Amino acid sequence: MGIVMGPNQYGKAEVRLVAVDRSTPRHRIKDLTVSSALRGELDPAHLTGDNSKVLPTDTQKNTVFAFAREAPVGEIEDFALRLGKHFTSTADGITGARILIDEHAWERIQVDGAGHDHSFSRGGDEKRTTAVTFDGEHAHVVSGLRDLVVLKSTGSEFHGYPKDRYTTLAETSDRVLATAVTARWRYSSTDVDWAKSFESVRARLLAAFAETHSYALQQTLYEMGKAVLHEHPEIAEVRLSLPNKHHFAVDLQFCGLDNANEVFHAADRPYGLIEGIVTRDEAEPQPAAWYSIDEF
Ligand SMILES: O=c1[nH]c(=O)c2[nH]c(=O)[nH]c2[nH]1
Repeated sequence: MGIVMGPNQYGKAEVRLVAVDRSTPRHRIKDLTVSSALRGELDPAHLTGDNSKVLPTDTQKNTVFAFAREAPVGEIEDFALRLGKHFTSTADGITGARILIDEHAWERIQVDGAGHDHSFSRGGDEKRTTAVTFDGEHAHVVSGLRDLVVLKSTGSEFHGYPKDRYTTLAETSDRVLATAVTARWRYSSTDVDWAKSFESVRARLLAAFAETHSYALQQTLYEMGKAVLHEHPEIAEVRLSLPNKHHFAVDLQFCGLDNANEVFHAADRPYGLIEGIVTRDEAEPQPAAWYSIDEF
């Protein structure tokens, strides 16, 4: 029985880059977490310790900072495309690259009703994301968002499920539905107005969550993905990972009180995890675009 080296990639994970655009007195901030991963002629490195094709992860990290200095960072998709193109076209033996970027939001501090020029507050946990993959000739762009926490206080039911001797869950025709949305969507080209597309997809996801009368989070997931594909011809598929953030109505009979769906215990774990891919039937699958992306 032989032993061989299988697929591999390597790079610098989670470079924390903050770039301040000081070109006008009204500063702008880009706060990013950037990970690079390279592939190519790396068997010798693994098999014999020959590092002649191993562009150090330290150099990869330096490149991220230098690129932010040499030109404005711009949209995360464009920054990732620039980095990926650089690594695959300049590093000897490197034929593939994956650049992951999470963008952390900052909002201007409001002073006397106006946004301050150079003072900011963190805009919550939500992150805008991109995963750009250079796969030989092609660049795939998968953009998305993480930790978009949403809740609806009615308009959600869950019943009709099979019961067995282990079932205790009561059927309900009115419950709280809450989740922290992770969504990633694959573009079919790189000729896209990234910021405009992102804002519109986010709005479609939120509207579908709000407007779907839900019989299960699975059904809401499909409606959210469908709403995006309906509005966005530039997107081929949407992948969603939706933790069901359970809200259990508390039984208050112990002190003689009823509870008409007003008082809940927000349990943080365990949680149901509902995941799925919504795709156009004519879309050609591109597994390389998704390789080793965390949730999928
Ligand atoms: O929307 C839901 N989907 C499930 O699959 C499920 N399972 C469960 O216990 N509660 C729920 N809710």
